[in-house]
Amino acid sequence: MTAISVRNLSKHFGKKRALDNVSLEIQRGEMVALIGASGSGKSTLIRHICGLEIGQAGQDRAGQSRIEVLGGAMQDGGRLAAKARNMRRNIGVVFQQFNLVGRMSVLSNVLLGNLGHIPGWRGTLGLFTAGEKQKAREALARVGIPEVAWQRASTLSGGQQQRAAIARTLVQRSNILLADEPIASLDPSSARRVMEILAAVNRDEKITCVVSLHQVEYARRYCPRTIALRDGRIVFDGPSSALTNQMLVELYGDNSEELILPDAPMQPAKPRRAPEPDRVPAFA
Ligand SMILES: Nc1ncnc2c1ncn2[C@@H]1O[C@H](COP(=O)(O)OP(=O)(O)OP(=O)(O)O)[C@@H](O)[C@H]1O
Repeated sequence: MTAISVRNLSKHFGKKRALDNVSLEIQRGEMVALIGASGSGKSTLIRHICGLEIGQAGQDRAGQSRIEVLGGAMQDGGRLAAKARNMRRNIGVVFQQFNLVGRMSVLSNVLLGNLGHIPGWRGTLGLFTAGEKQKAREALARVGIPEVAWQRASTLSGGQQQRAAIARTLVQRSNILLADEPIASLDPSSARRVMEILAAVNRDEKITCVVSLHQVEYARRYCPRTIALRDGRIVFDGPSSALTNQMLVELYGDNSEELILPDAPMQPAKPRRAPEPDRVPAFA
């Protein structure tokens, strides 16, 4: 079943064409990297898929623009679908930063994943059931940080914050996880840990993951498929292992430097199976 379908999507910001007639399909259970140099349109595409931006109507070019998520229209012909708000429940989003409410405890932040599933008044008053709290603790354990549940979110390291944000998407019970540069500001070991957790969540919970990344090495290691954008257009869509450094140089010229780690080999390494996270039980 198709998880995400994007057809003829273009987006202009003033004279800037951020997305140029993008079409793609992502099947349920896939783990896909979105790569591209700075300004290539990765965040803009992710924001459209989760209904935070509306594309151009699209009739001027190939056809009417449309985004479907799990078979339902999220936007069509430059209009947000009436059901978009409901559909967002099914989409967990992790951003590069500003993921958590810093003054709240980590557990409270994770509990916010319940908001789409409970009456508004309960969410406003922060009234969560014992069962919901238990699930939130399990989610924190799943991402390997059960011990920080009662800390203020602002005291967490960058990697821990991203892991807590992933835990919140588990509580949300989303079928799709969109991660917009989740490792951009992390040190290499925290970045690997976050990618391992995303890969484990994709593998074990069968959550479809789309991860935008700056460095292609992470795409090759953790994502079987890569979609590469340049100036708002898809310039590669295929197995990550096929995306050699040489190909990146051909696609991006000088800008390829920001996509290739300085000590990366010219040929991609064999993709590795992501190790198990700290704690084993899959989140139910
Ligand atoms: N709200 C906005 N208003 C004006 N221009 C925008 C807006 N959002 C994005 N853009 C422009 O659209 C283009 C694509 O931006 P986008 O953030 O999607 O790129 P990106 O690939 O995610 O880049 P980065 O890796 O630096 O985050 C850029 O030229 C950017 O300046």
